[in-house]
Amino acid sequence: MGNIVFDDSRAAGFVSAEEMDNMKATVLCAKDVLMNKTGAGNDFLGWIDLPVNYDKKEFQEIKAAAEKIQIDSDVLLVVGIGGSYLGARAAIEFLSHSFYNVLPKGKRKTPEIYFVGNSISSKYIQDLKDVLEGKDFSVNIISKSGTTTEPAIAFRVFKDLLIEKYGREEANKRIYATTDKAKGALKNLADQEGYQTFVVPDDVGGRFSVLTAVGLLPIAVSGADIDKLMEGAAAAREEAVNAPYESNGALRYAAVRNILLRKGKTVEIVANYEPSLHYVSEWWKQLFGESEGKDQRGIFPAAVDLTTDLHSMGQFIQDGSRIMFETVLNVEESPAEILLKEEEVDTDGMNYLAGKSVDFVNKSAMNGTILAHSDGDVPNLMVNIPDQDEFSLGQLFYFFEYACGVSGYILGVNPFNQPGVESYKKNMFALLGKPGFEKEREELLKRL
Ligand SMILES: O=P(O)(O)OC[C@H]1O[C@H](O)[C@H](O)[C@@H](O)[C@@H]1O
Repeated sequence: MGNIVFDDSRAAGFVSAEEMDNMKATVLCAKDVLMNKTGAGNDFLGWIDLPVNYDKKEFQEIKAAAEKIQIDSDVLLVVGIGGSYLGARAAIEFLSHSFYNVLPKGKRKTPEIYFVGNSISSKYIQDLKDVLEGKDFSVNIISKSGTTTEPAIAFRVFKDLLIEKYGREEANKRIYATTDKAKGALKNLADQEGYQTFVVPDDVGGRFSVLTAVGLLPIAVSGADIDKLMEGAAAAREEAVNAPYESNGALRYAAVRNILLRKGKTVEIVANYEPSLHYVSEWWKQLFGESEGKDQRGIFPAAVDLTTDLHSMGQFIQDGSRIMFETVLNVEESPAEILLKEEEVDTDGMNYLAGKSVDFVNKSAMNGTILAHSDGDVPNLMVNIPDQDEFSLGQLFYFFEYACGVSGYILGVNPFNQPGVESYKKNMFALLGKPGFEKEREELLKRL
C-alpha cells in the first residue's frame, strides 16, 4: 500500500522554489487557524479528525445495514445531491467494475446502485422506475438539512413505489435515512415511520462528509472495503497534520495554487486519464467551488476526462486564453493489463505498438500532454495515486479536503459556508408558489 504523492516539480518554470519558500509562513499560519479552530466556519471542522475519531458503533451499524441491503435487494437507490451524493458516487465509480450495474448475476454479488434526486428531471425518474420493474429494492435517502428540493421530490416518488410494492411496514424497513441526528423534516419523518437512521454530524458540512455515513453506507453496499478507505484517510491525515511544509503534499498544493492564482491563473482544471475518476473530479469541483468561490474571489474549478477531452477541450487548454493551470490525477498502476498484438497487414499503422500495453499508451499520452500543456504556458501539478483501491482513495479524499481548508484560509474566505447557493433557491421557491415567498413571487413574475 503506497501513499499518494503530490508533485509540483513540473510547475517549476512557473513557480520558483523561492516563491514556495516565501509562501511557507502564510501557509503555516492558515494551517494553525484550521487546527486551532480560530477561523471563520470553525464550527464545521469535524472532518479533520474523522479518520481517527469516528463513531465505531455507527460504523458497525453501517456494515450491518449494507449486508442486509446486499441480501434483500437487487437494487439500491441513493437519493441525494451535492455533498450528499458526489462522494459516494465518486467512490463507487472509482472502486467498482466500469460496468458495475450491467454485469450479469454471478459476476456482481452486490446490488445495482442508482443515484437519483440529483436533478429535477421527470424523464430520469420515469426511466429509473422502469429499471426497478420486477426487482427488489431499498432506498438510502441522504440529506443533511432534510429539506433540499431535488432529493425530497425523488424520495416522495420512490417511497410511494416501495409502499405500493411492499406495503408500508416492509417499505419502512427498506428505507435508510442519513440526516441530522436530532432535527429536520427527514429526521422527523424517519422517527415517525421507524426508518433506520444514520447521522450527518453537526460539525461536518455536506462536501466534507464522504467519510461519514453519507458516503460510507452506499460505498459499503457496493462491496468496497470501508475500513481500508478510513485507513487511507488516516494515513493522509498523518502527513497533512504532522509533516513539515517541505514534504507536506496538502500544504504545498494549497501554496502553489494560491501563488498561481495571484499570477492570474483563475481556473484550475483537474485532469484524469481514467474514466472511473470522472466523479472524483465532480466531487472535487464541489469541494473547491463551494469552499473558495465567494466574496468575488476564488479559482474556478473545472475538470476534463482525458484523453477523451483532448479531442474537444484540448485545443482551448493548449492554445486559448492563458488563465488556467492543470492538476493531473495519475493512477500509477492500472488494475488491468491489455497487450497490443501485431497484425499481419498494418492498415492502421499501429503495429509499432505491438507488445506494448494499453496503459503504456495511456501514460505516454499523459506525459506528452503534460509537456505540451506546460510548453503552452499551462502550469502542471500532479497527484500520483499508487493504486486504484480504497486505501488510495481514502488518502485522496482527505488530501483534497485538508488542502481545501488551508487554501481557503490563505485566500481569506470562510471555506465552510455556501451562502451563494441560496439565491436560486429563493427564486425557485417564489416561482413555485411556496408559502412565505408571495412578495418575491410578484416581483419575479414581473421580470419574466
Ligand atoms: O444534504 P442536503 O442538506 O440535502 O444538501 C445537499 C447540498 O445542497 C445544498 O444546496 C448545498 O449547496 C450543498 O453544499 C449540499 O451538499
